[in-house]
Amino acid sequence: MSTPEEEWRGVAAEDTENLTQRATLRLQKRSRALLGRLIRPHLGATVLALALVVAENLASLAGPLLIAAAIDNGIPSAMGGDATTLAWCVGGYLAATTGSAGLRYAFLRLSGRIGQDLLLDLRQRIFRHAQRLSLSFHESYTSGKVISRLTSDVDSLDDLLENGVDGLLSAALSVTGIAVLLLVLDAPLALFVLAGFIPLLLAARWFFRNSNAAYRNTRGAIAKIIVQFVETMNGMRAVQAFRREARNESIMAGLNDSFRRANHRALDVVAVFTMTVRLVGNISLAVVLLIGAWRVVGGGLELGVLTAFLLYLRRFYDPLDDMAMFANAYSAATAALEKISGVLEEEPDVREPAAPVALPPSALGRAITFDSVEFRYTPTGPVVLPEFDLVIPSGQTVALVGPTGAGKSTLAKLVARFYDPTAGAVRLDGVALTDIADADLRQAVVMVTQENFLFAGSVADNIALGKPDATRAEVESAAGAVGAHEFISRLPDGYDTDVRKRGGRLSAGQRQMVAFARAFLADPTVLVLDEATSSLDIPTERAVQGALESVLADRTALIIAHRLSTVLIADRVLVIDDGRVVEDGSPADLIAGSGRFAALHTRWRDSLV
Ligand SMILES: Nc1ncnc2c1ncn2[C@@H]1O[C@H](COP(=O)(O)OP(=O)(O)OP(=O)(O)O)[C@@H](O)[C@H]1O
Repeated sequence: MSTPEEEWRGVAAEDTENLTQRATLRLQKRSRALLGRLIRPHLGATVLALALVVAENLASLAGPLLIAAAIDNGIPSAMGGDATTLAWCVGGYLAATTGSAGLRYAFLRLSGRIGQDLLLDLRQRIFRHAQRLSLSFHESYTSGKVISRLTSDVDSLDDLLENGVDGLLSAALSVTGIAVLLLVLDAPLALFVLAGFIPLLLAARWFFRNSNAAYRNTRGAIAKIIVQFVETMNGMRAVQAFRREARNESIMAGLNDSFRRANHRALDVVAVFTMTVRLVGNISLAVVLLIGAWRVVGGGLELGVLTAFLLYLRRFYDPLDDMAMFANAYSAATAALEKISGVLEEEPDVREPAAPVALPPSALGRAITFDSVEFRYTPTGPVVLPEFDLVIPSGQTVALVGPTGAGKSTLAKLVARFYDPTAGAVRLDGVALTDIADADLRQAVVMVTQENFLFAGSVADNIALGKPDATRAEVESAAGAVGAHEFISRLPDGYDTDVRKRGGRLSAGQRQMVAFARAFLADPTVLVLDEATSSLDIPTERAVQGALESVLADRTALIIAHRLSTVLIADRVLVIDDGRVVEDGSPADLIAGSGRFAALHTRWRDSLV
C-alpha cells in the first residue's frame, strides 16, 4: 500500500478538494520548505529589513509620547517663560517622524529588492524544472496549468511579499508597541482597550478559517480559466474549423462566473472582518474618551496623557485592517505555493544516468536493439508493446508500416528516448539508452516528425538548431543537400527571413524541408523520420527522396511513412500490428510474397494507374 508521502507526491493532490489532515500537513511542510529554500540566499538582507521595520515603528511610536510631553510639560514651562522643553519635544517629534520616513524608504527598497530577486529565482526554477520534466508529465498536466503556475501563482506570492508581509510586520509591531505604551501611560484605561481584543480574536479566528477556504477556491478558479484560454488559443484552427466558438464562450463564461463568485465570497469575508475591527475600534475610542474625560475633569488624568492615548488608539486599530490584507495575501499565496511546490517536486520519468556509459566510435550508423521491450504510456494504461524484440544492424534503413495505432510512432519515440520502456531495454551499439548521457544521445539520434516546430528567429537560426556553431556556409549546404536552398533563397530576406513575421510564414511542406536541413546539419548516426515527408507534395517528395537516399546512406534510419514510394527506398520493411512485428523482409521479398505488405503494394500500384 502506498503511504501518503507517495500518494500526494508532486501534483497528485492538486485537484483534490478534501485532503486528509496528514496530506494537508505534508503539503504545508513542502510549501514551507520551498519558501525556506527561496529565502535562504537572502537571509542577511531579510534580517536587515526586519531591523529597519522595527526601527521605523519605534521611531513612529515616539511621536504621540512627545506630543503628550509637549502638552503636559513643554507648554506649561513655556508659559512660565522657559521654552527649552517645548523646543526639545518639537525637535524630537520632527526627528522621529523624519527618521521614520527615511527608515520606511530604506525598508521598502530593500524588501522590494529581496521580493523581486526571490520571485525571479522562483520563475526560473519553475521554467527550468518544467523543461526538464518528461513528455509524459506534460501530456497529462497540460501547458495551461504550467502557465498558471508561472503567472498567476507567482503573482499571488508577489502580492504577499509586496503588501502582506510589510502590513503584518508593521501591524504586529505597532499593536504590541502601542499596547505596552498604553499600559505604561495609564493601566486602567489600557485594560478597557485590551478587553476589546476578545471580540477581535474571535473575529480573526473566523476570518482565517473562512478566507483560507475562499482563497483556495479563487486559485483553483483562475487556474481553470487560464487552462481553458490556453487550450482554446492552441487549438484555434480546430475551434474555427468546427465552429466551436459559442460552446467555448459558454464554457469560459461559466469559469469566469465561478471566479467572480469565488472572489465575491473572499471579499465578503474581508468586509465582515474589516467592519468588526472598525466597530470595535470606534466603540473603544468612545469608551476611552468618555472615561478619560471624566477622569480629566476629576483631576485623575492629565489632558496630554488622554490626547496621547486617543492618538495611539487610532493607530492601534488601523494596522488591524492591514492584518486582514496580510491574511488575504497569505491565504492566496499558500494555495499558490502548494501548487508550485508540487510541480517542483515532480521528477522526470526519463532521467539522465548518474554514471553515463560512452558510446563506442562509429563510422556507419549504429546498431539499434529492442531487448524484450514492454511499454505502456501510463502505469494503468493499456500495454502498447507487449514484448518487442528487434535488431537493426548499423547502417540499415528500416521502414515501419502498419495500421493506425499499431505502435510505429511509439517505437520511434522509444529510440529517441522520449520515454523509457516499462520493461526490457532499447540499446544503441549495445549500450542501453538509459545509460547514455543526454548530450551524447541527442547527438547520436535525431528525430524528424510531421510537427516541425519552428522557433522564433530566422530560417538560418532554425536550421542551425541542429548544430548551433554552424557557419552560414554549412547551413546553406545542408539546405542545398535536402533541396531546400531554392525556396529559402526566394523568401523576402532569404536565410535571414524571420519565420514568425508576415511574409516569413512557411507552409507545412516548407517547414518540413527546414526540419530536414536541420537534421542533415546535425549529422546524427541514427535518423528517425516519423511521417516526415507527409506534408510534401509529390514532386517535392520525389526531390527530397533523391536527397534522402544520400542522406541515409551512411547512417541507421527508421522511417515511418504512409506513402509507399518513401517506404521503397528502405533496405528492410517491418509490418507492425498491435505492437508486434508481423512481417519482416526486404521490400522486394515482401512484395514477391503474399502477405500484408504485398497486398498494400498492389493496392498502391493500382491506384497509380
Ligand atoms: N501519448 C500517449 N499517451 C497514451 N497513449 C498513447 C500515446 N500515444 C499513443 N498512444 C497509444 O499507443 C498506441 C500506439 O500509438 P502509435 O502512435 O505508436 O501508433 P502508430 O502506429 O504510430 O499510429 P499512426 O499510424 O496513426 O501514427 C495507440 O493505441 C495509442 O492510442
